[in-house]
Amino acid sequence: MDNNISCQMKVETGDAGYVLEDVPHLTDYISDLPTYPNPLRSNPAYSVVKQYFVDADDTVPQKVVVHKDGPRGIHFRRAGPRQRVYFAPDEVHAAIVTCGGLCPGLNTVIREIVCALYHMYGVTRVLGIDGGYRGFYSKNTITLTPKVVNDIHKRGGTIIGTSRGGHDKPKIVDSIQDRGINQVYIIGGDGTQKGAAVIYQEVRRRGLKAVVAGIPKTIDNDIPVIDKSFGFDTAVEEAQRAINAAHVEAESAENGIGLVKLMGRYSGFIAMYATLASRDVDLCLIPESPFYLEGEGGLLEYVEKRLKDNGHMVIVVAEGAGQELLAAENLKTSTAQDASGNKLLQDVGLWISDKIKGHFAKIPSMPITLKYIDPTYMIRAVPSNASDNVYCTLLAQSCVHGVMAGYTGFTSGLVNGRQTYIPFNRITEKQNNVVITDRMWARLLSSTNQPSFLRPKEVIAVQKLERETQLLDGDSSKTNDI
Ligand SMILES: Nc1ncnc2c1ncn2[C@@H]1O[C@H](COP(=O)(O)OP(=O)(O)O)[C@@H](O)[C@H]1O
Ligand SMILES: O=P(O)(O)OC[C@H]1O[C@](O)(COP(=O)(O)O)[C@@H](O)[C@@H]1O
Ligand SMILES: [Mg+2]
Repeated sequence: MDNNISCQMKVETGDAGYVLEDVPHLTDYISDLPTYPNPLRSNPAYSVVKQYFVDADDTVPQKVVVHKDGPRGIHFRRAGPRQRVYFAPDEVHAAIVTCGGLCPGLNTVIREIVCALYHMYGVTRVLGIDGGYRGFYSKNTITLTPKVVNDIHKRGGTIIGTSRGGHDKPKIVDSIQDRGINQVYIIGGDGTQKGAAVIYQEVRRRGLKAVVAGIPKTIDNDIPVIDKSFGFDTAVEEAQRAINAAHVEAESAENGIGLVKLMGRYSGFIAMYATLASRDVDLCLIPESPFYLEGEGGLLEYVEKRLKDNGHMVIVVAEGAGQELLAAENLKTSTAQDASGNKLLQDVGLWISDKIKGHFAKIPSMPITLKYIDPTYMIRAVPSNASDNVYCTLLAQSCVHGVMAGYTGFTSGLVNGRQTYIPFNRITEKQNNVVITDRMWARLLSSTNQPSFLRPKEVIAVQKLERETQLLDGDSSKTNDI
């Protein structure tokens, strides 16, 4: 057993600039592990499928847009069942935990992990950890069987509970070790995946035959590398209801303004996609795109112009937009945090409402009616829609296949439409943000007709920063640059 861990990335290179960013495997630190034929070989549902097992050398490119003479670039290991597995069914003791904020589809992922373990691999011991990371050491576990999880995909939330904070590495790994858990499925966002990486390192340091795998959950779509996160489509769809209501209210009043605040702490994807989908939105504000209120080219001037032209308007604002303006106005930066250390934001929706009302109060010839709609929690508390349900199923099954095959320290994720295993480091090293110099944001600007609020000098600075970031990681975020 090699207790001298290297948490370096496992990187392999090949011809024409091919790079495989591989994931760790149990055999990297435990030698002479027995293997078993994959039970799926004799499962009638799969034995008829040609090439059901994934070739050990199959990998998926991170970038699909390449130049003729450019390098092949970074690849990830393709997910799927392997011919041989590293766990006998009766040896497996699996645990599932959900952490961080809610997201549509959490219950579907839980359901499908349980069903894949039971029905594909003959596993019969699966535990739910109650209430996030702290549940490992402060609560009783919940027994999960296909019967218990049968209908849960029709409900929002997570049946095993979630929480922020409470990540105590020694206590969590002691609990894993004491309970004899040897497969840990961790469903959560950027914070959760950082916590999972720490657990994986400690499990490995102790030399335990226990696999740690993540499934990325984020309603904000702020996790890098993956195409998009589960529940995102559902959230965008649900946001349409709020935007429709705002539009109806605005249209029915003289100088009516409908203002909708959507989630998005640092990444404005929900606001951007909800705006693009709706076509009723005249102004979309996201954290990545700075704006200003007063003066020529400012937000208030645009609102005034829009009302004069159209008689009504709809504004969508992501909760993290304009936080620097609010901080500057309060003459202090708020240091308040939630239990996980995420900054608590000030209510940008209320702030913009006040600013707009204050502005038009000074123009008696233009009385306005402003309705502020805050559907924040409604868009994430709903069950996942049909396409997210399918996506959750694939993510969960892929994760189970990887775990049974002995891979560890990975997050299961969709890259260019293919299921892959991505090393934790790649998932946690940076955040996925809307790139405001990419085509998607340009499409939004042309759909709403809003000004970009960037002065030419700022455009050049943003472009330079984004070029440097892309050169560093060789990636252009896919949700931006379709
Ligand atoms: N850097 C970190 N190291 C270890 N654990 C972390 C880290 N950041 C967050 N966590 C833990 O991950 C869990 C979820 O994090 P949070 O930021 O609330 O949600 P999300 O995972 O959805 O981003 C919390 O229990 C938190 O304590
Ligand atoms: O009120 P809560 O539960 O802390 O959640 C609010 C936050 O959750 C989020 O949806 C993101 O949550 P995660 O980081 O857990 O995915 C943000 O958009 C929002 O600021
Ligand atoms: Mg987060």
